[in-house]
This record gives sequence, C-alpha cells and structure tokens, in this order.
Amino acid sequence: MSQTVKLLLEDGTCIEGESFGAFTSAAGEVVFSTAMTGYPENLTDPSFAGQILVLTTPMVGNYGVPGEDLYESISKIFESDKIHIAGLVVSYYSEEHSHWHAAKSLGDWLKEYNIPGICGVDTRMLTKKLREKGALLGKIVAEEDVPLHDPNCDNLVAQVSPAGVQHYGHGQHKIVLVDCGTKTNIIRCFLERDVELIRVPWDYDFTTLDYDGLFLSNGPGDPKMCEATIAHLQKALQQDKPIFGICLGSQLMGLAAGGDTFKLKYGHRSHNQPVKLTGTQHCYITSQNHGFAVDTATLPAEWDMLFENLNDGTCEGIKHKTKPFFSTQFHPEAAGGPQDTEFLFDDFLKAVVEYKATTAK
Ligand SMILES: NC(=O)CC[C@H](N)C(=O)O
Repeated sequence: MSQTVKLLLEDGTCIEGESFGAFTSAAGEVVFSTAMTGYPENLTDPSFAGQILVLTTPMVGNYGVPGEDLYESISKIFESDKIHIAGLVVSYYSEEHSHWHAAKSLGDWLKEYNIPGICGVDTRMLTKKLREKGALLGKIVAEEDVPLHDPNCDNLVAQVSPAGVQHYGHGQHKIVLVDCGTKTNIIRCFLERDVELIRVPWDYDFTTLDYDGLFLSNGPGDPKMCEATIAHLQKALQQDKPIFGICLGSQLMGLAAGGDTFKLKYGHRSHNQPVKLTGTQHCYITSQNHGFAVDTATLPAEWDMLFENLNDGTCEGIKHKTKPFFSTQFHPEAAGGPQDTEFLFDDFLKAVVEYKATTAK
C-alpha cells in the first residue's frame, strides 16, 4: 500500500509524492544530478552527506542494488560503507529490478539506512526551479515534521572522515591519502598502480609522516570548514613533494595556496561536464559532484587554472607554475561516469617518480 509524503522547499514549494525507502522525515540541501546511471555509487559517495538528491533521469531503481564484494576490506562496488544522502527524489521508482548483480531493490536498500525516498515527482520541473533559484534547503516530510537545516554550516568532513590511520598495498611509492570523505574508487585507482597507501583522517598531521606524494580526497560541505587540513597543507606546500587533489581536495589546495572558494548557484552534478585543459583546445567529458569552486581570480601569481568548465567558465582544477602540485574539481576516478581522465593518477605518479629521482642520494 502506498503512503503519501511531501517534499517542502524553503521557497514555499510543496510537492506531494509517494514514499519509497524509509517512511521517515529528513531535511537537507536539495541538489540535482542529471546522471542517467550510477545511483549505487552516488548514494554512497560521502560528498553527498546532508543533501537531498533529485535525479532527473526518469526511471530509477530498475537495475536494483548490487551485493557487497570486498577486496582487502575495500568495497569493490560502493563508494563507501553506507548511504550518505539525506533523502532521494525521483520521478518513476521501479521496485521491480533486473540485473545479474542485483541483490536487493533500491527501496529496501534505503530502508536499511533509514533514508526516505519520494517518487512520482516531476524532477525535471523541480530541477528547472533549482537552476533558476539555486540549490534550496528542503525536507521530505512523512508523519513527523522536521526543521529545515543547512548542512553547509556543519563540519560534515569531520563526520565522514575515518577515526584512525589505515595502510593498503605494497607498491614502491608511499602516498598519503588525506581522507575527507574519500570515494573508494580513488583507493582502487591507487591500488591498481605501484602504490603503498597511508589513509589518514582529515585533521591528521601528515607532515610528520615519511611519504613520497600527498593526495587530498573529495568530501562533503563547505571546504572552509576544514581548517586543520588547510593548516597542514600549507606546510606541505612549502616542500616540493608532489600533491594531487580531487574535488574538495582541489578546493583545499586553492585555500591553502591563499586563494578563495565560493558557492556555485546550483553546482555541477552529472556525468557529462565538459572541461578544457588550459593552453590547449582539448576537451574532456567528466564526472562531477560539487557545489563550491575555487575563485580563479583570487589565485596567487604562482598558480594557474588547470582546467576550465566549458558550460560556465568556472575553475575545474589548479596547478602550481613550478612545483608538482595540481588538482581537479571533477572526478578522474569517475564511479560513475566517464573514465577518460584517469590518466591523471599516472601523471601524479610520474611526478612522484621524478621527485624521488631528484632527491635520491
Ligand atoms: N565531491 C566533492 O568533493 C565536493 C566538494 C564540496 N563539498 C562541494 O560540494 O563543492
């Protein structure tokens, strides 16, 4: 039997729909993604913490949710060990599903984590509204009302970052991964290469560790909340060891370098964002999920924009002019989305090899 729920937005919009997943209420920032597939990856991406996700693709759930499969305690399937979104908004929800890897329905998976879903919503009309007004606060209301809440006022990174240090892999290059809410595909991308990975919490003083290269992960919320990471990163920028950052990691690099970040009107969440490599006419189609960006105009003289978003001209990555420090606002690890820029992991490791060669005695 279907139960009615409401989606309420801070501008007064009220949309009635049908409940799927947990029959409960939840508040968050309402954002949209135009990706056509990849809900198992999106829902477990920690960068979505605190957000109610609207999917524009018209039918959701029809390929179900895969069963878990671990490799050395790392999920081969999901982007973290739980669902991070606050709620899900779809047009047509298909409880019926069919896929060789499916173990359960999307609705049952949401129930496991007590996350509400609302279906029967015209998500394209809703997305037009969010594009016009910008991301809005909102709530899915079942029986109990809940107050609106802006997740960007919380330190979400502290909530999703691990408590302790973990080691993976036995490769030649020692990479410190600062985990602000990392997607597991970043770990997989490193472990497919010649890397020993040291995964540390967001506020860990990694400057005391012995490593060859530093990696800054993606993560939820406003990058300015990560004061401890920025302070440690400022010390690392004084040295010459290669540094690579993805998404939140790119924003942290910009802030540590002395630049500023700002909130985009409605962000970039999709699998088809075109970015241009600065100084070339080369365009890559990328996977993205972010609401903030580095303000290119505030970058100090020794930094350049590395990639530019061809839809709105915003900064999609930065690069130091002389040192091996670079970042992308998009996701070269994909999961989901196109894998065309995964070569950036190789570029980073090339920089690590060069750094080690110049410092070898
Ligand atoms: N995927 C991410 O790392 C997102 C970074 C940041 N929370 C933003 O929304 O811009």
